[in-house]
Amino acid sequence: MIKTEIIGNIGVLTLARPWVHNALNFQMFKELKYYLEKWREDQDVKVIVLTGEGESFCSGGDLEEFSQLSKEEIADCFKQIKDILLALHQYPKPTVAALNGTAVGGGCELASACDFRLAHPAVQLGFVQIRLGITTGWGGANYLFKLLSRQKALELLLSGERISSIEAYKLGLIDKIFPTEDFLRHVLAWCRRFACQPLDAILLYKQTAQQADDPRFTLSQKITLEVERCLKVWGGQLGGPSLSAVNASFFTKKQEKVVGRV
Ligand SMILES: CC[C@H](C(=O)O)C(=O)SCCNC(=O)CCNC(=O)[C@H](O)C(C)(C)COP(=O)(O)OP(=O)(O)OC[C@H]1O[C@@H](n2cnc3c(N)ncnc32)[C@H](O)[C@@H]1OP(=O)(O)O
Repeated sequence: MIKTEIIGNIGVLTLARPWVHNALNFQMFKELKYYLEKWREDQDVKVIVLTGEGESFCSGGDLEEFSQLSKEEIADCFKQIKDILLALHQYPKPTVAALNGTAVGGGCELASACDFRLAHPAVQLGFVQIRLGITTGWGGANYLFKLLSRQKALELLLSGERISSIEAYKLGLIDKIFPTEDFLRHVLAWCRRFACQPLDAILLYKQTAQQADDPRFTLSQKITLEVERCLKVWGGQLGGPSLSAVNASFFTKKQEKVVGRV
């Protein structure tokens, strides 16, 4: 129910239950967890893309399946799902929700847990939970409050209204709008700008990003750690290019330019 593919260092996870608009059942969460863990250490995967098959990105939790669970089972299920979304939010590699179509309910929670959200003009988004008499059950409101101002996030959550991707872009919820035609091709080209970079540097920037909003560190401590990270890659401690290799590459390029000028 989750299809996977690695395309040029980009791991693509496709929610594949299009007959129910990719409603997430428990089996899909298990698969999502499995692949996120598998790709965490995979040197070939530098960026993760989450997308959906068919006309929707995701219609949220599978209401059919969830309605058959007892209150205790639902509590256990939601606990496991919120842990998976948190792991996605804290993932060491960049994560991208490629909204190929409608995202509602838990579908918006899933997208909000990612680093980036890309969409096309026909996409609709809605934190519709309140219209079912419930609230976000997987941590999605907290991710939304990190992305939008308090009042804009509250407006979306309290109204349960669906908005277009263009409106969501204006709010800052969507980072980029691509044409509907060949949407995934545009997404992959956008992601390739990150995926072509050295993995060590990608991982270190993600660490710096995670730390940026961690209140346990002062700004001065965060900056010290940022500089230490740079020195690690500079010295080649992570298996990246060493100081001399960085210099060599710089001077080789410089020399090539000079030769080219003659
Ligand atoms: C569970 C908690 C969780 C959380 O956030 O914590 C949530 O996600 S709550 C929110 C749950 N999601 C919804 O309320 C969305 C429900 N679906 C829709 O609004 C629409 O289906 C939509 C907009 C996605 C597509 O509308 P459209 O008219 O194009 O299609 P249909 O409504 O006819 O749907 C076709 C088919 O899919 C089944 N379906 C859709 N969504 C779900 C779902 N979330 N769970 C289970 N099944 C779903 C729908 O019942 C139809 O089935 P069929 O047997 O063909 O009648």
